[in-house]
Amino acid sequence: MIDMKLMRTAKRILEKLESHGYEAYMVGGCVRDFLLKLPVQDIDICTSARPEQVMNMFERTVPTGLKHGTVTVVEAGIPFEVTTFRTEQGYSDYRRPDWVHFVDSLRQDLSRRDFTINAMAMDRFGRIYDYFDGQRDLKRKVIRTVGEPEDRFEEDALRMFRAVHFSGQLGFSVEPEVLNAIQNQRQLLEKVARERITQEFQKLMQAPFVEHGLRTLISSRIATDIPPFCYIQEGLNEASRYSMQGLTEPERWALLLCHVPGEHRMQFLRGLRLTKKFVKKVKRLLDILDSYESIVQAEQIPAYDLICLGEEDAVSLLKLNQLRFTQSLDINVEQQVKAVLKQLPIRHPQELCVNGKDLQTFLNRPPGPWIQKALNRLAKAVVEGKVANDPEQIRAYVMEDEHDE
Ligand SMILES: Nc1ccn([C@@H]2O[C@H](COP(=O)(O)OP(=O)(O)OP(=O)(O)O)[C@@H](O)[C@H]2O)c(=O)n1
Repeated sequence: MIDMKLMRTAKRILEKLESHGYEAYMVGGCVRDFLLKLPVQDIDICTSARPEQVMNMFERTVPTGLKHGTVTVVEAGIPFEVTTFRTEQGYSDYRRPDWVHFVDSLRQDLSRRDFTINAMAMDRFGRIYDYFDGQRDLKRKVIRTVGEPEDRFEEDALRMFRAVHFSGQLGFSVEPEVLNAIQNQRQLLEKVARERITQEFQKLMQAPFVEHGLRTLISSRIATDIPPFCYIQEGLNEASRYSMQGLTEPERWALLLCHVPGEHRMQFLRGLRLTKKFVKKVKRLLDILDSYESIVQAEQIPAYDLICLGEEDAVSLLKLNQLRFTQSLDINVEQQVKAVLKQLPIRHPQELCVNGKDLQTFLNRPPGPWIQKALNRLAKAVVEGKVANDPEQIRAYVMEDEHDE
């Protein structure tokens, strides 16, 4: 599965670089995904040309990382990262090389990469350059470092988390020797910026084999004592037992965190660099799960609660509870919620045909917090069939209601 325009355009760039006497290849994740017949989102290119030569050769370029040899070439509206063959040295912060050396050989460039499955190149004729048995590891479904795992992880500690992410992305296992190195060197992750760790964890949570990746995270021992993962140990153990296939990303996070005690949930979420909007969504789902523990069918949700939850959150609640309590997910959940909502006179409290001003007029009362309370009570009465959603009938009902109080 490859976007033909993307591939054609990449080949044009390779051809141009070659026509100027340089070597050029597609490299890294795109070759891995191409060989696995997975969708290829973007194509990285490596070349023997130096950044200034690349910049002179193409019309639209952006100097995105000149120091590290990277120029973004924009062709047919598509950006391609074109990086000069390089080796890296001196990783005093365990994150970025202190300096890079431009080199002339593809093999040297591939030898500095993290995993064998990420260290392959492909030329414009589709020939594969695989010096570290990446293709064999793709067949064996293993994640193995190029060279000694200890060295690779000392260079960039994030690679330990990348191994976990790729195991969830591809459903691969981490080679025992590599897993052993992660267990021994996991403390180095504390030196990595939380933004980078967050990105890898998010990729893991979106991955097709997320449960497998979560099990790898457990066996890596990263969650044993590395913050913020040490706060979600119970969640990892529980959530990795479910199939998360049919869940959205916030639902997956909620399933992971609903097994974690309250204060640890917050420590975990605060320990990552997530958007406020995402955290709010996950927290809302967690609150809903805590409030409706045993509900697994749309009909079991009280009518007024259903319209307050809304369709999206009601569907999430049922999916998550079905997984937790029945171990299987009914694929018709959405239709069931829709069907129940359709039978109700209103599907949202705001569909009430009177507003706060009307209530003030009916009762001749000054504005105040009573209005919202009264509107909620009314919405409840309407969905429960005690009064029709009709201004006159509501007026009579409200007056009577006031007498009763
Ligand atoms: N810490 C890192 C990060 C990246 N790479 C190399 O740089 C390539 C590109 O990295 P990146 O875009 O982060 O990952 P991809 O492998 O392309 O995977 P994906 O984009 O699918 O996450 C990787 O394939 C790998 O060869 C590396 O060696 N060490």
